[in-house]
Formats: sequence, structure tokens, C-alpha cells
Amino acid sequence: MTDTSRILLVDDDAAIRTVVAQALRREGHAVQTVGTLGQLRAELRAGLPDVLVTDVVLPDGDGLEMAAKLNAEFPDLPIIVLSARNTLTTAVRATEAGAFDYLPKPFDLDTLALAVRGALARRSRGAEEQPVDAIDSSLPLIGRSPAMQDVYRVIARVVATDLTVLVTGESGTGKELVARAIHDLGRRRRAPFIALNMAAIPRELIEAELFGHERGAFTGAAQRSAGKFEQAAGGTLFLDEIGDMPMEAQTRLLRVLQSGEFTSVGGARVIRADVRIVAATNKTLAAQVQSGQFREDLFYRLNVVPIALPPLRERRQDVALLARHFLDQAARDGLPRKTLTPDAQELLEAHDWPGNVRELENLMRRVAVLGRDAAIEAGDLRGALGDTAGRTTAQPDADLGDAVRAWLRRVAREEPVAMEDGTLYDRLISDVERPLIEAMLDRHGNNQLRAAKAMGLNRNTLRKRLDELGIDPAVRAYHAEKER
Ligand SMILES: Nc1ncnc2c1ncn2[C@@H]1O[C@H](COP(=O)(O)OP(=O)(O)OP(=O)(O)O)[C@@H](O)[C@H]1O
Repeated sequence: MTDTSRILLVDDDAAIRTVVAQALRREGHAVQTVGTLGQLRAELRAGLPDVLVTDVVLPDGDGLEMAAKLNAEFPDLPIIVLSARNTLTTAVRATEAGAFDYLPKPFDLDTLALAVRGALARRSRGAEEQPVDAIDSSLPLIGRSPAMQDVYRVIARVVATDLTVLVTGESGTGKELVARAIHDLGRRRRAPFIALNMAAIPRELIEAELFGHERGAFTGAAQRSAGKFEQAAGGTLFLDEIGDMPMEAQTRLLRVLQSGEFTSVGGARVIRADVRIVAATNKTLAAQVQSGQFREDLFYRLNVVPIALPPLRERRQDVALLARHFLDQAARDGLPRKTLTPDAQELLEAHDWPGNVRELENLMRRVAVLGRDAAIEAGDLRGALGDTAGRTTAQPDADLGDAVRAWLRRVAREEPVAMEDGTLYDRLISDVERPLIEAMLDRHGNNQLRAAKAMGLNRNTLRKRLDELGIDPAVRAYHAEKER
């Protein structure tokens, strides 16, 4: 049977009109094309198509604004948006405008044909998704690679829902940032975003952390304490390193997800769990299910919308963009403004980034304070890249000396060093402190008590600094174990 659905395409690029029309006609559709919004309006007066495919930037206006208006007037008309502005913001704006799908340019014709088929199928089922209200258009995630655009499309689709999301990817690929983007762009954004890292807390305390505990529930429980589920009420609960969750806690979490209710440890009161769950792991949960370390039923409960973040080495075209973003950020924090020479950029693009975006971010922060010149040369990076090869083991001395000496030189030359904004001192201290703490943790097998003793620090002071610096001994221990 031939499907003679009517597809209307708006694009000012004649080549795209021709190619897309051919491809969709081969699928058996009747295709009409126009180049402007004015022509689109004229076409629509003659009758609605079954699917509208529109570009964003058109000679006489914005395709997304048009899509939003059409969506309000004809909610059953599926609209597919094509865009060369490949950012998360465009993907989310397209979804807000009520678009059925969003395809970043260049797209392949099979993907478009598939999207059209999906749109037609939805049309016959009837529309049910509601667009979200307006959002702040700052850019939470950087990257324009096709792999990241797939990620943006999934995020754009889930922000308007409460569906559970499972984010997977190597360490430092941005899993927490994705969880935050889902929260910040969604309708729960005014309520709290609460994170709990399963690898960072003692196993026996996980349930109390999640569900809270009553006074006297166990030794040391002097008062009633609200758990993360309660703290996140109305918002999002981010369960990081979910693969490290002990079995008993998995069973309890599953029950909560099934019933939507929980009781605190040692408590009788039933509390409703009004949270959106985003879980993340750098392990392969499916393999953990196979080996019996992770409950299969919980895996399916969490894996409702999977988002797999690609490692940085598989999206090298994002490296320069990210590097510039981190250098800009450093400059905004009062550090010297630096740029990359083409050679330096090439070197970064060739690196394998075992620590992913986090490794690149740390490197850019370090090179921002190295050397006198505004331009970062390949030579400046070679040593530093060597240091970070393999999982980042701190090599404090060389860097540290350089960073401090660079600042002292600036002071000696009476150059402005932007002390007044207060961040410089903190950054400098953290540049000294981080490698020191990391080296001491390494030496003492990531045991906080022993590392604190060796540094002459109180254990609580060390814990506070670890929190502030975002150093996680449990995660480090895990990586150290994996590397052995
Ligand atoms: N696409 C991105 N754009 C901008 N910054 C990013 C991006 N991805 C990651 N980052 C930055 O890299 C750092 C690491 O990201 P994040 O903590 O989200 O990674 P993760 O995958 O959760 O790591 P881990 O598994 O080690 O917890 C953060 O400082 C984050 O802001």
C-alpha cells in the first residue's frame, strides 16, 4: 500500500529542498517545498499538510516562532525542525515550540525519513505531549558534535516529563552536568536538585542518607534527619555511581520507585516520594545485572530513558570549543586571558583524554596561569599533557612552582593581578592545595584519616576541603583499584 501523506518543507536552501523532496518522494510521500514563511502561509491557506518540516533561519523570519504559533493553532500538526545551530538551547526551544522532532544539520536522509514516519504514526495516535514553559537560554552543555546533538535531542524530549533517566559514560564526560541540565530546563527547576554519590558514602549509611532516619534509629542517630528523597521533594534526585549501590539499598529503592512512597529508617510514617530520578554510572549496568551485582528489575526501572555520553576522544571536534570555553571561564574568574595557537589546538585534538572533559577543564585552568604570553603554544601543553596522561595522578612540583612564580613575576613587574575580585587568591591556593591533597591521598591509599594526619590537618578540615575542591576519595580509590 502506498502512503500518500502530504509533507510540506520550508527551507531557503534550494539544494536541500531538492534533495529532501526526492528522498521523501521515494518513501511514497507527496512533497511540496517552499523557501519562505510568506510562501508557507500561502500554502497553509490552501490546506494543512500531514507533516511540516521547517528550517529555523528563514529570509523572512524565525521558523521556530512560526512553529510555536502553528502548534498553538493546530496542535495535531507534527512539525519537524531542521537547524544548523546545533546547541542544546535550539533543541530545547524546538521542543518548547511543540516540535515533534529536531534534526541538527547536516542530517542524513534516512534519519529524516524515520522522523517523518514517526510523526505520521504519532498523528494517527493523536498528540499527547505538552510543551514546557519558557526557559532561560544559557548554554549548560558545550559541544556540537553529532554525538552530543543526539544527547541534546534526548534531553529536550525528557525535560517536559518526569521520566527516569539513566546517564552512562566514562568518568568526567559530563553525567552530572546532564542531570543538572534536565533539572534546570524542566518544570521542576524551582525545586531542589539533590545529588547523592553511592561510592562516596559508607555502604551502611546509604539507606539512612536516602530515606532519612528517626532519632535513635541506630548508634549515633541523635536526631531525626530528612533523607535525600525528602530534601529533593518536588525536584530532582541525582543518584550518582548507582552501580555501587549495595543490594539491600537496591531492593529498598526499587520498592520506593514501584510504590511512590517510603518510610525513614526506624520510622513508621509513610512519606510520598515526589522526585524525578536521574541516575548515573560509569559502569556497564547490564553487565552488573549479568554478574548478579545489580538487580535486573531495578535496572529496567531506572533505564527508562538511557543517555549514553560519548567519551571526549570520540567527539574530538568538540575539544577546541570546550578548551576555549574553559579558557573564557578562567578569564572571567580573573585569571589571565589566554588563547590557543593552531598547533596547540591540534595537539589537544590528538590527545586521548582518559579523564574526558574534566581532564581538559583542569588542564585549561592550569595553563591559564602558566607562562607570560597570551597565546598558548603546543610546547606549553606537551609537558602538561604528559602529566595528565593516564588517570590524573598529581605531579605537583613543576606546575605548582610555575604557577606561583608566574604570579610573583606579575607582582614584581607591578602588573595588575586582579586580587581585588577575591577569586585569584582562592584559585592560587586551590592550585597548590589540590595537587598536594591528591598526592597525599594517593600515597595513603585514599584513606582520609591517614592523609589528614600526614598533612597535619584535622580530619574534618580535610573533609571540608575535599568537598569544596570536589575531590572524592571513594571515586579515586575506585579508579586506583580499576587501574591495578
Ligand atoms: N559538555 C560539557 N560542556 C561544558 N562542561 C562540561 C561538559 N561536560 C563536562 N563538563 C565539565 O567537566 C567536569 C566533569 O563533568 P561531570 O562532573 O558532569 O562528569 P561526570 O561524568 O559526572 O564525572 P564522574 O563520573 O567522575 O562523576 C565538570 O566540571 C563539568 O562542568
